[in-house]
Amino acid sequence: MALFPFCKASSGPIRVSRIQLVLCCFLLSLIIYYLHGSRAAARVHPAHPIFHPLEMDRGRKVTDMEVHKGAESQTPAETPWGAPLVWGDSRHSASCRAKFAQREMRIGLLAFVVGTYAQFIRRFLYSAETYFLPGQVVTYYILTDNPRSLDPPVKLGPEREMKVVPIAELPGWERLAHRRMTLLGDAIRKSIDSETDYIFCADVDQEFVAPVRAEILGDLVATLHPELYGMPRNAFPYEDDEGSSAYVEEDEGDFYYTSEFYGGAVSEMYKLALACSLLILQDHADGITARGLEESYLNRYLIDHRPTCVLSPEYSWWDSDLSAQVPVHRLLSLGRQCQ
Ligand SMILES: CC(=O)N[C@H]1[C@@H](OP(=O)(O)OP(=O)(O)OC[C@H]2O[C@@H](n3ccc(=O)[nH]c3=O)[C@H](O)[C@@H]2O)O[C@H](CO)[C@H](O)[C@@H]1O
Ligand SMILES: [Mn+2]
Repeated sequence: MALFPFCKASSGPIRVSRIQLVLCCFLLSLIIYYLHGSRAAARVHPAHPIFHPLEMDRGRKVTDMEVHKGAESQTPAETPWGAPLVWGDSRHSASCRAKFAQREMRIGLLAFVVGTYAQFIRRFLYSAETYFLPGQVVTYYILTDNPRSLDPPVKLGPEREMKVVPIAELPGWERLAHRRMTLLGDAIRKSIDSETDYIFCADVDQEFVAPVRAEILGDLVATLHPELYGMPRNAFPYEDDEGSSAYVEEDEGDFYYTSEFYGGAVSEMYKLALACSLLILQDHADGITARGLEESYLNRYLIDHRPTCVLSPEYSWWDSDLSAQVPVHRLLSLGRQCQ
C-alpha cells in the first residue's frame, strides 16, 4: 500500500511503473516461495495410523513439529511433577545406576509372542541379552501360543533365565489389545510377583540397540511416545469419546505415553494391569473401543497415577518424520517404522 505514494513522490510516471514492477515481482516470488514451502511441508505424512482418527490438518501438524524441533536439543531432567525424565547418558542416570549397583534386584522382561510375531522373538531376545540390564538378574517371561517357536532356545548369559508361559490366544493386534492387561495381571499374580522386584512389558517387535540399564527402574515407569513428545497437548490422541472409560478431558494429561515399553515395581504393575483390564472390560461391555485400544487405557491410567519415572523417547523410538530427535536410540520399534 505504501509503495505507490513512495514511487509517485520520488519519480515520474514511467520510472514509477518500473520500480513498481520490480517490487511486485519480488513480492510475487516471495509469495510463490512461501506457498511452495507450505505445500512441501504438507506432503509429510504422519507415519502412524493413529494420526488418521485425529483428522488433523497435516500442515498444522508439521508446524507443531517444527516448533518442537527447535526445542529438541533440550533434554529436561524432570517432569512438571518432579519425577525424573530419563536420558541414559545424563548425570542423573549415572547416579541412579550407582545407587542401584548397591542393591540386589531381580528384573523381569515380559513379551507376548502370538501367531506371526514369533518372527521377532530371537532378535528381541538377543538384543536384550546384549543391552537390557546387562550384568543383572533378568528373567524373560514369554507369553506365547506356541512355545516351540523358541526352539532351539536362545543361549542366555549368567544370571539370566527364560520362562515360557503358554497362553491360548488367537493372533491379531485388536484382539490381543483386549487381552494383554488381563494376561499380564494373571502372570504377575501366578509367578512374577514372587520371582522379581521389577517387571517391564515390551512389544516383541522391538530391538534394543544401546544400553538400557538401572536408570529405568522406578515404581511406575512409562515411556514418552517419540512422535508426540514435544507436541502440543491438542495433538495427543487421547480417547475423546465421553462414553469410554479411557476418556480424557481437554484439560487433563501431561504427556502421551507409548504402550511399547512400560514397567515398574511388581506391586504397582499389578495394580496397573488390574485397573486397565477393568477399564477395557467395562468398554467391551458397553460396546465401545477406544481409538488407541490398550494405549488409550494405559494413558488414562497414567493420568490418574502419574509415573514416578518417565523414560525419554530414547527408550521407544522409530524411524518416522514425526519422531523426536534424541541423543541416543536405545529401543527401536520395528513394527511402527515408516513403511
Ligand atoms: C496404538 C498404536 O499405535 N497401535 C498400532 C500399532 O500397535 P502396536 O505397536 O501397539 O502393536 P503390535 O502390533 O506391535 O502389537 C503389540 C504386541 O502384541 C503382541 N502381538 C500382537 C499381535 C499379534 O498377532 N501377536 C502378538 O504377539 C506382540 O508382542 C506385539 O509386539 O501397530 C499395529 C500394527 O502392528 C496397529 O497399526 C496399531 O493401530
Ligand atoms: Mn509394536
